[in-house]
Amino acid sequence: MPGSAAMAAVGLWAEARALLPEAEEELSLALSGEVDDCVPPLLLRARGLLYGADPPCEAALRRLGDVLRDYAWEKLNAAPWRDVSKAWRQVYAYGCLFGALAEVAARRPLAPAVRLCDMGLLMGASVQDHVLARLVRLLQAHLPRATRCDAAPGSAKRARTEPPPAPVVRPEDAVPHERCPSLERFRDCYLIPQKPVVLDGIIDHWPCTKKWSVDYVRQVAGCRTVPVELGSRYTDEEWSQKLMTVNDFINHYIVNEIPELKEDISIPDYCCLGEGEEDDITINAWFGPAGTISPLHQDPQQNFLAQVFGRKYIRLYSPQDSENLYPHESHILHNTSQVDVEDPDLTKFPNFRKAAFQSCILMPGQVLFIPVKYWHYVRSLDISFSVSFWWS
Ligand SMILES: O=C(O)CCC(=O)C(=O)O
Ligand SMILES: [Fe+2]
Repeated sequence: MPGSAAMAAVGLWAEARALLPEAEEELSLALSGEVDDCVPPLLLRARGLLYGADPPCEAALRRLGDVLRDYAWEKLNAAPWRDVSKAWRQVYAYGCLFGALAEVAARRPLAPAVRLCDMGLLMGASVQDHVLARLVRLLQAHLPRATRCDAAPGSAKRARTEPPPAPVVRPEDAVPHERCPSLERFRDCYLIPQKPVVLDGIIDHWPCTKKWSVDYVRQVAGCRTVPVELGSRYTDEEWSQKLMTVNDFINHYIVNEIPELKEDISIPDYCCLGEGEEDDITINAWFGPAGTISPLHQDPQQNFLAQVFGRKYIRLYSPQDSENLYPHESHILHNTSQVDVEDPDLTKFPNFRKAAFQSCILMPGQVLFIPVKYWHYVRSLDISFSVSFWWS
């Protein structure tokens, strides 16, 4: 029924519009720094369109969005990221917002609007009470199911590679295991002396997720744009990062067969032993094919690395051995060792043989405690999904 589709589109515009403040001046367009003089009038014109005719002139709104994004994009790329002013990232976010709203007002298919929101979220800075995150959530709820679960292309072949043999972990090098130690025991035996440990049984209660599978990931996130790391390890010349949709990532880089996840995630109780707030815990998901390597590196926080599916081979070196690990000299990689730990060049890095290590094969359901600054090398032995919690 064409009538009902049109009604839905009008309804969506009204819902999207309702994410903005009621009064025009409340959409403040405030920027946290200086920008070129030509920019504020463009922002004001776009805001005027949103608060003028309802629905707005989508062509004019779209053009303003394009101009703001193009202009800001130049600035985002003109300097190292840390030197890019937040104001330009805010301008970019507004450009994405106006572009996405123009798509909605024009009742066009929603995938480009979702992409614009994601680009704004990834490259822009938060504006107007996280309006891009709120908008993309709304758009996703309205995406037709067929778009949400975009199937893998029929011709896609399964990349069936034999899993590499698991490395041997010698008992004398093995990271010790503990089953659900008490908070006191974890604190006294591992956290305070800063000793790694594999924790068994502590994520068994993670709820539900029979639902987590490739199909589920496609359904909830298929057309969202995410940064994807391409290449076995980030120290390789040919390693790069690319923005792509989750569907494209799964279609191109992940085989079709992923075992269902058994558990949802929650923050391990042991994190309460830290001094930081729960909100300051950084949670990262690591999802990738077999053979992905995180070169030997250290991080500035305590870490619980929880294995959800697939296995990971992990080597650990104490921070006291740093001088035998040959960190890169460049500032950007100073937390990363130059040594390929599974095939070290001992002529170039002779002291590496002096460094003592512990290792483990982290299995689904296990959590590894990696003390702050502890060096870790990780190679996935299967398609793997892990979640890490960085805490202090
Ligand atoms: O699992 C990986 O590949 C890397 C994990 C890691 O480095 C971390 O959690 O800090
Ligand atoms: Fe790490």
